Amino acid sequence: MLGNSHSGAERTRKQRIYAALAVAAILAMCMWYYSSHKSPVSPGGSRLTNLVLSTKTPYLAPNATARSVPAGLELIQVQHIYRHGARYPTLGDMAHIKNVYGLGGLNVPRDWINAGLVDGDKAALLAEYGYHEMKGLAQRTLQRYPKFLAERMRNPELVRFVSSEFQRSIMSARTFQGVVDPSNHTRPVTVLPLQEDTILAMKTGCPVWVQGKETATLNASKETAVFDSAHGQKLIQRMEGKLGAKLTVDHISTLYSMCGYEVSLFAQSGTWCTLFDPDTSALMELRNDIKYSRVYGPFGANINRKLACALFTAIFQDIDSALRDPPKAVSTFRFGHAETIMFVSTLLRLEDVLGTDNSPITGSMPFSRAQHRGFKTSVIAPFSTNLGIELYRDQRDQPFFRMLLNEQGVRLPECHDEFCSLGVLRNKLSDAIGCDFESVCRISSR
Ligand SMILES: O=P(O)(O)O[C@H]1[C@H](OP(=O)(O)O)[C@@H](OP(=O)(O)O)[C@H](O)[C@@H](O)[C@H]1OP(=O)(O)O
Repeated sequence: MLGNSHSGAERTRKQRIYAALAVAAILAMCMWYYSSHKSPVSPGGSRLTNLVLSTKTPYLAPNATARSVPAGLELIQVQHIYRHGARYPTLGDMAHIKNVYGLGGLNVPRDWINAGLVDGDKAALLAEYGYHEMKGLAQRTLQRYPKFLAERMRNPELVRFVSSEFQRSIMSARTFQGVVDPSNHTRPVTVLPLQEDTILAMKTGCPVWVQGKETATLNASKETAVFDSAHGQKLIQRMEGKLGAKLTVDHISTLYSMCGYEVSLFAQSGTWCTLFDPDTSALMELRNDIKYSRVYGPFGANINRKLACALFTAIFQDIDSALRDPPKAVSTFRFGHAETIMFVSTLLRLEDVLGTDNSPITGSMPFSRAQHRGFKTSVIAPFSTNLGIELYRDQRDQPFFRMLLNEQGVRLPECHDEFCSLGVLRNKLSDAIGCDFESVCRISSR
């Protein structure tokens, strides 16, 4: 009996071990499935993918807060410029996406065909995650300037919100304002009529830039052709093998933007993004930056380095009135577009701060060198990208500034520290401040 009972007890012990092992195996499989299929959802929060997504990159809250203000500096004014939050594709982009959806032989799971990306009624509108991004930015702004904003907003004239005349910017501004000023002390968002807008949607009102865009786009397409001859075949082989359809590199560029929209609008990285690995995404961003760096950036017409001059003139008008009467300083939050920030970055030559290799981005640029370029749209122009200028005075009443790019301090090459004498910035922008935008943009008759 003992033997039997012993063997019975042994059998029971083994059965319990096997059962425990089976449960552990099932748990492990569930955890694997979740980790490989989870669509990380955090609006404007944690990293959604390890891909770089050019101007379709979702806004990622910084890992750390900006440095605290050194003792002896008193904050007088803040001026921030934003691109709107994540938006639906423009009609132009939707046409490209429809073209991909209609490719013969396209062999993808049904749930990859997302009607939300081709719904004309939503074209270019601010998306739900765009609202979330703005709310997160506003909450962190309140945390960065807790007393300052509360005190200033007691006088509704001292904190302003300004937007370009596009729904995506207006709704970004109103969403941001609603969080920063829940008691509605401040005035309604000031919307700049497009025809008069020289500081946010400035490109449309600048004939020299519009005329130059054709040349910039032509130059970009020549360099893109060089890029495609170097990388296109490999990209096409990779993607055709996965999709089962005949593709061009332009199709792959659309697939890349679809990945960006899926992540930014739906926090979904398990569809079109599975076609890209980090290096391929960086290669596609490089292809985009050949264009953006010429149309809006440092490697296009000289006008690109001037188009933010009216904006900086307005910023310095506000800075100078703040220095004349600090308690009456007006702080302004301005909401525009990707090119608003790209023109600002180009005028400030931020590419020199953000990268170590700032030769013109060409189609034959080695990928290893390209990774060190300062002009990267996923850094400078993601959705909700923002640039801030904080104005301080020290105990001897000397003015200082700090520049923030996407909520992180930026030290200009001319400064020893990110908290820097205002005279350095004024001197750096001396050609821009006080510009006559109309004459800068006028096409000369000669
Ligand atoms: O994501 P980007 O900077 O390319 O977006 C552009 C728009 O270009 P698109 O998305 O269509 O490639 C551009 O639209 P377009 O119809 O003028 O080409 C728009 O004018 C420009 O402001 C950017 O849009 P944003 O998202 O408002 O920055």
